[in-house]
Amino acid sequence: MTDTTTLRRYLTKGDLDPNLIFLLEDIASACRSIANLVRNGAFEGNLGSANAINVQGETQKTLDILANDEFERICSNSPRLAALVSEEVEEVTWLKEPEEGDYLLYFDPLDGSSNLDVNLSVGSIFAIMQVQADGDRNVLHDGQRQVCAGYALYGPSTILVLTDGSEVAGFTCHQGTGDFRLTHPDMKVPSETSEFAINTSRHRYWDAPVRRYVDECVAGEEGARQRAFNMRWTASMVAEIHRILTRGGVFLYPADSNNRDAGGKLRLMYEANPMAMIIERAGGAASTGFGPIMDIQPSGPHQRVPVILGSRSEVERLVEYHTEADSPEH
Ligand SMILES: O=P(O)(O)OC[C@H]1O[C@](O)(COP(=O)(O)O)[C@@H](O)[C@@H]1O
Ligand SMILES: [Mg+2]
Ligand SMILES: [Mg+2]
Repeated sequence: MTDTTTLRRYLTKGDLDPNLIFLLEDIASACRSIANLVRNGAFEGNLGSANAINVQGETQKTLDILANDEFERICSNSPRLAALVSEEVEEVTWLKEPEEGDYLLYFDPLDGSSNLDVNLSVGSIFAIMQVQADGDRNVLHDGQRQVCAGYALYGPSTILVLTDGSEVAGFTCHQGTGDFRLTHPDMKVPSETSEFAINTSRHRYWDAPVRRYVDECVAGEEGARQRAFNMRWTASMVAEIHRILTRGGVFLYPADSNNRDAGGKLRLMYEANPMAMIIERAGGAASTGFGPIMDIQPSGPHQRVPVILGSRSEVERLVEYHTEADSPEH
């Protein structure tokens, strides 16, 4: 790969607000630092649990907390960043008196953290929105208001994927210099796919439309779909979405009878919304099964929602199944 378009060169070639560029570069630095923490976790005694429970009632890993601290420490330098909303922190962290146009950063510092101890891929996810008016401390905006979204995948290589609403671009962290270099310009989700991702151990909890969809995929050539499907589940949303962005597929973490009271599993503001923006800008679709994820009016910073996203034709099929199951004649 001879293209040496660095993240900085890429971000400064258009007319992005310099303060947004500043923030994106800080996020990239935080991700580079988290990649190092993850890689050196075993040497520094940072694998395993932290004996702490986060706002979601989940056991925090030591690296969940360290990754959160890196985001906070590095991004707090950004002059127009007004607030941070993190998976690991219950309250919104205000950094300054909010002024119209200031940025709001929503992030999942370490996603898929159950994979840490078994040395499989994890990542970070983020979204950026803006303060609507001077003094406005509302951070609960719908996903259509995201000005930027992205993720970093800490896999065999560290890759940062982001969109400012135009194209989706991927930057690989160069092992020698630490630069993020453009390696995946204009990423597109292939529209047709024969691969799905869902935690099938939850089959007994699923609603009829999800069962129907998965059962039809599993039935292969003999079933309604008349072709064979493949299944993958890494339990790391970032890894899952990166695979779908690269070779197509559909990802489901639906509401089911076991998680419906909580709203689903994945969090709207820093998991579902940013991934929905990336997938949609790459030509895919993102839905709860009943409507676009990015149209949801949030009710809280840690709200959970059902998530179906990926190749457009499969998401549309799933929405159709949900609509049919919901109609009076069913
Ligand atoms: O363990 P399950 O039920 O398969 O859930 C896996 C899902 O949970 C998550 O790990 C949740 O993310 P966190 O690790 O940030 O809590 C997703 O990345 C993944 O898709
Ligand atoms: Mg997560
Ligand atoms: Mg997390």
